[in-house]
Amino acid sequence: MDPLVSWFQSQGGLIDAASMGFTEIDGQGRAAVAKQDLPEGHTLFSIPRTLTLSTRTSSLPRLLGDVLWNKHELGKGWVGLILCMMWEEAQGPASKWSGYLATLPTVFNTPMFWCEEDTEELKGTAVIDKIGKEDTEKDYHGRLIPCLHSRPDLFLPEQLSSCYSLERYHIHGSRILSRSFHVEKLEGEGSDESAEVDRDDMMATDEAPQLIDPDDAGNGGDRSAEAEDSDEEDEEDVGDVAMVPMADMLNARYGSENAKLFYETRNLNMITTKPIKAGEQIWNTYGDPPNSDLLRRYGHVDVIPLPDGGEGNPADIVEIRADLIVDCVSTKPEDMSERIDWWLDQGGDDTFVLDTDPEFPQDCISFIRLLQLSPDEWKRAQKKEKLPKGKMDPAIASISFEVLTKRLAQYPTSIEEDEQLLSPERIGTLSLNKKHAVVVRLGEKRILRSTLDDMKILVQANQGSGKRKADNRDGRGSGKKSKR
Ligand SMILES: C[S@@+](CC[C@H](N)C(=O)[O-])C[C@H]1O[C@@H](n2cnc3c(N)ncnc32)[C@H](O)[C@@H]1O
Repeated sequence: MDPLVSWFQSQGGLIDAASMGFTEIDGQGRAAVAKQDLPEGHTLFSIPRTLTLSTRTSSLPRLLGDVLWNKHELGKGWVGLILCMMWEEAQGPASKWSGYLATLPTVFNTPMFWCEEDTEELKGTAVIDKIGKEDTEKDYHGRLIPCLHSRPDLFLPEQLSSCYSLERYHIHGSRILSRSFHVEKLEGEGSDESAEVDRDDMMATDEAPQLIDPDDAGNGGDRSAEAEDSDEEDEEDVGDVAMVPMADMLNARYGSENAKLFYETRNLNMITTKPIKAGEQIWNTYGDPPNSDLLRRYGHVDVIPLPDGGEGNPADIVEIRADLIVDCVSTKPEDMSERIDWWLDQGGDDTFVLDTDPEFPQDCISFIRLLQLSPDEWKRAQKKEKLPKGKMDPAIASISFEVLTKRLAQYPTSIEEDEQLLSPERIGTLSLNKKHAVVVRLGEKRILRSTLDDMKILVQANQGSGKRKADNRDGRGSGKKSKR
């Protein structure tokens, strides 16, 4: 029998082995598959909350004590959970999770593990600035290592190079990034009174947990230390970040979800949300992120048929940094710093997002307008504390056109070159990393191209009407008589 299934059952997990099983799918790793036709609402497996692995359920935080836990800031980001996973693994069979940890992947296709040459292929995409390898390694050396040395009784010196190495740190971090769930604390859980709480009296929520968003949890890979500090209040409780054995065996694909994890008082239940035919894959959802995020967190991309006849990920987006816009609007970007600070103070973002929606983002228009205000208008806007409206006009359209053109030029290759690379004749010659990088950058570029095409029509229409107006004004016209 599958070692994961037998471990799971030995720890009190329930699985309907007649209705589902696991198989290896080329390019997807292990996948859950229906063994028979399943109706909607069928419970596939049930995980005791006590079997989830988090800083709440591991006994390490208690053994280490609050003083050291706080001194090494282990409650911030994912360092504490990574340490718990390292320590549990170091306990061998004495750890409740040893059977589970032994089945988790050690090799990942995420850009965190790419060589420089492959990473270069992502130039221009939203991935490149978010890999965060340096920040992650800073956390390892600055927080985890000092903690290890402070308790040689817990972190045995002879295990440091095997269980607590930087390589293992990256592996556990990537396991969290691609497999963890957000599991909120139950009322009374983890406190001395927990045993007295009548759990059956508590409201069971049927809200499905999400695979967690590392942007919220901050694994040190996504944010600089400063960004983490400034957003501290918004950060989720890192104790809610949990590894959920068995639930993390389900793959996901855009729009394909047919099963979901539901919170119950004692258990987390994986339940079908649609009928599933025998032989079909059982899919969870990772929240349908764009390919840039899928690649960064999970190491794969979604390529499915698109409404326009092409293929790609319908959730793709392109990020445009505010500084590119400032460069297009002003010849002296430094003169804009007061307006930019005010924009940020008013809750504006430093990055704008284009998606497949043909509408140009209103916040981006508002930002361009702000940069273009005359000194008097700028004073008035500050006094009223009111950002300019996100309404398109000819001047904004031509600036947007320039912004989009410059944004597209940030990718070293053209759309046509990328399409060639993904053509049936060439695709087989690409490495997996290169193929993924091309899919990500092509998806982004297509959004830019289509927005540029729309903007071009707008600019040309305005130039046309501007020219007609000018022609009428100077009375010379084009030399052609207009037909009436
Ligand atoms: C939560 S785990 C799912 C189980 C995983 N396949 C395994 O073998 O353990 C997430 C990982 O599964 C893989 N995966 C999930 N959905 C996929 C898909 N649609 N295409 C390719 N790989 C996928 C990716 O490697 C991802 O990091």
